[in-house]
Amino acid sequence: MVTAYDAMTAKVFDEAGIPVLLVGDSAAMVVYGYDSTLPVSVNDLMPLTAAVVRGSSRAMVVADLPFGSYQSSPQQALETAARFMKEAGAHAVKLEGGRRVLPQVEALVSAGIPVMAHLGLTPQSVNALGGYRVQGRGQSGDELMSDAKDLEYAGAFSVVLECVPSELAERVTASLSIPTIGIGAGPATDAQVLVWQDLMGLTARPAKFVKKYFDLAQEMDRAVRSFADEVATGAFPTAEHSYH
Ligand SMILES: Nc1nc(=O)c2c([nH]1)NC[C@@H]1CN(c3ccc(C(=O)N[C@@H](CCC(=O)O)C(=O)O)cc3)CN21
Ligand SMILES: CC(C)C(=O)C(=O)O
Ligand SMILES: [Mg+2]
Repeated sequence: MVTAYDAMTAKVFDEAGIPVLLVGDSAAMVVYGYDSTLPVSVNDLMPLTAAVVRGSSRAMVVADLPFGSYQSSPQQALETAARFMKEAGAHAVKLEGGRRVLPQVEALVSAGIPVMAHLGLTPQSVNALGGYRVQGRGQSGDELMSDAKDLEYAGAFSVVLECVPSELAERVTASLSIPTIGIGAGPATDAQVLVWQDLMGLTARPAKFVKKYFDLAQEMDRAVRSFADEVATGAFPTAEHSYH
């Protein structure tokens, strides 16, 4: 799974055979420039989700439900998820949390909405967690395991495990029949997810779990400087890029 927030990026990943595209609430940070995921709203994410759906044809498009759009009640969760499915064309939704969101998961699943769960470092709770820290060390690992089992029982079709020790992710993966999708959770999960700007090298200070597969920031810097230089010197445009 890879994140996507626009049609052209979604098309590249879809055609490369990435099976699941996540329109993450990480858009708050990588698209909108906030310093956490908390400020982003349903109205901010809806057009990005619609663009990713239009840009892809094979991938499952998962819409991340933003902070405050599902926690109040199962009814609120259903209203929000229905908007992402009806107005943006999402195929599934993702929400953060364990036991405290089980009623929401059950309501969505009952309504025919596939639900991806998210445990471990749940960034919408960064203020309660005290920062972006590894979760599930020691006894809280057993709580995470029981949350994962409860989410599976409630009908979630998969679960993201973010920033947890590899050994815990391996135990959870072995204990569930639904797939686990890791980010900073080691090699034993069934799948992996990264934010695309992280794996492409656009993010200034990526987390330890990020592997940089490209240096997009450097390549873009080089290209835009060439454009500016050629405009300044008159080397661009020539007849080749002009109409007569
Ligand atoms: N660009 C981007 N990539 C992401 O993966 C991502 C976002 N944004 N925004 C939403 C959340 C926030 N995420 C984060 C942000 C920071 C760390 C981080 O700095 N982690 C520490 C771990 C410290 C410890 O050992 O406990 C690190 O140094 O990697 C982790 C996940 C993951 N998500
Ligand atoms: C990093 C993934 C799992 C996410 O929730 C997001 O991009 O918002
Ligand atoms: Mg998210």
